[in-house]
Amino acid sequence: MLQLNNPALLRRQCLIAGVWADADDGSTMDVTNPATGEAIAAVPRMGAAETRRAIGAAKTAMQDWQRRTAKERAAVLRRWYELLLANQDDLAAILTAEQGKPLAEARGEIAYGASYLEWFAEEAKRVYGDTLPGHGADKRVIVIRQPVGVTAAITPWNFPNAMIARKVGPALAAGCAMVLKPASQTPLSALALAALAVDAGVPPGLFSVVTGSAGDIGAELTGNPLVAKLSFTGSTATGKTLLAQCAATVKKTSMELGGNAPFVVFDDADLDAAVDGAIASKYRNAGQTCVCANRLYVQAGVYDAFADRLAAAVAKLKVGNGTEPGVTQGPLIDENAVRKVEEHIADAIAHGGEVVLGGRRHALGHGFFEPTIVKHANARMKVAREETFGPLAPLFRFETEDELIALANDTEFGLASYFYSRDIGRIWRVAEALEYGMVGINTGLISSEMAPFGGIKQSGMGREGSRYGIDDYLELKYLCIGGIDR
Ligand SMILES: NC(=O)C1=CN([C@@H]2O[C@H](COP(=O)(O)OP(=O)(O)OC[C@H]3O[C@@H](n4cnc5c(N)ncnc54)[C@H](OP(=O)(O)O)[C@@H]3O)[C@@H](O)[C@H]2O)C=CC1
Ligand SMILES: O=C(O)[C@H](O)CS(=O)(=O)O
Repeated sequence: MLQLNNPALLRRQCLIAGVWADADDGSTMDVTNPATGEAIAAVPRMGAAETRRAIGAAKTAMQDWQRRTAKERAAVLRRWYELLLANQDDLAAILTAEQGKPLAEARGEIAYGASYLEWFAEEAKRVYGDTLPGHGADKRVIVIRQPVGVTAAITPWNFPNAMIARKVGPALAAGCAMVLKPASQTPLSALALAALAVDAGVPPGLFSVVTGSAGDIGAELTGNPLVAKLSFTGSTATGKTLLAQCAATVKKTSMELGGNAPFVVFDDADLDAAVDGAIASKYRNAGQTCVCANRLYVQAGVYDAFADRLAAAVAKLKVGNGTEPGVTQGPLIDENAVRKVEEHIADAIAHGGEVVLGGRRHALGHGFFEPTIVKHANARMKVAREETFGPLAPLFRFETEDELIALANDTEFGLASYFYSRDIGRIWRVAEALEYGMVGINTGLISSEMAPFGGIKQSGMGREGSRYGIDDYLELKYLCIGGIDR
């Protein structure tokens, strides 16, 4: 049983149009702990009708919200930020219970999510327009930026707090409303976030959370003409489905999709720093992040040395229930996730790979899996083409810089990439040649509310965070004032 300082944060109803509600038909769905399989709570199984009401309430609430001054909107976001930090322990406990990550990582995620509310409370006050030279003596041209309208968000289970804050923060800062469908495996973090939104003074109806049938809720969010924009984080396959569904009403979309990050160690790298970066990038959240190193390319001259040092570091990772002190690897989210890792390992072995560490389900059972390293990885393996989304580090060997660039870019994904080198010429050549939205150079951790997070190719479109992140929630309007000469 969850022990919370503020039990009111464990919500079993959805926030719809400012009211905590059950599903219209009373149906519910269980939320289970991936470390133990135990049911934590049940939440409403809602559908199109409840979603439609939330959208209508959002449209109404936005009329007043967008007329408030930027400073007034900023004050509410700032208060929400402060409440997340004041309730960090409880929010982390809820997150670890439903998602599995170690408490230290969960606390870090709460701080990370809160930082987006803080950042966009500030950005709300910096939505500037333009005055442009008129195209005639009697003309004056002004560009203003206005909120895009009612927005929808669909978010994943791997960061059930931060991926929501990263969307609702800029949306409300810009003057928009938002209707959110969180992942069914981790809805409790979203509902706790909504409870604190109410306490922070987010007006009724401006932010609704609808849990339940992805297909029915998603169809309403993508098909309802009152929704101007959809922001999605999740798999590329689902992103394509949602993009297609948004086409009928030409909704604006922001897509943060799958990845296949190369992590490159050149022979001039600081190997200890590269090992630290590989651990941070590969094994954070048990490898369940879209920016995890998915392919590790090591130049031939340092391949064995890096492999040995990485194995020594990975051997120190502690697998266990995220609530236990010292645990650094929680369970994978579900059986499908475990099977995907097993499939990638079996395929790697079948194509000449050698498991030098781990390689099996952990003795703890449930979703637990041994942190794994495979040597002699090659382009014929599934790990070269597919996102593993688990604690598997396949080590590929390469000889030259040109060969590496071709290998690293040989994917339909383009989200994150990483490389370690201390040669300034190589750093510029490789950073410019990599076809990714983000490049970590001598670091394995790149995510920050202050930087533009996002990808290219089939990793998505749009940026979240930084001064660019609010643009996705604004429209430019051009005012042409004539008659100035009369
Ligand atoms: N880029 C990223 O950050 C992430 C990438 N992934 C990748 O996706 C793979 C599968 O993970 P998974 O959780 O299944 O990711 P999905 O993309 O299936 O789920 C992400 C979100 O989309 C919702 N969703 C799924 N299908 C639909 C639909 N037809 N209409 C509306 N909403 C929908 C889900 O709802 P519900 O939970 O109710 O199914 C969830 O809220 C992972 O193994 C990983 O490769 C996954 C998560 C995050
Ligand atoms: O979707 C994800 O996996 C997150 O965006 C990763 S991060 O922002 O926490 O790096």
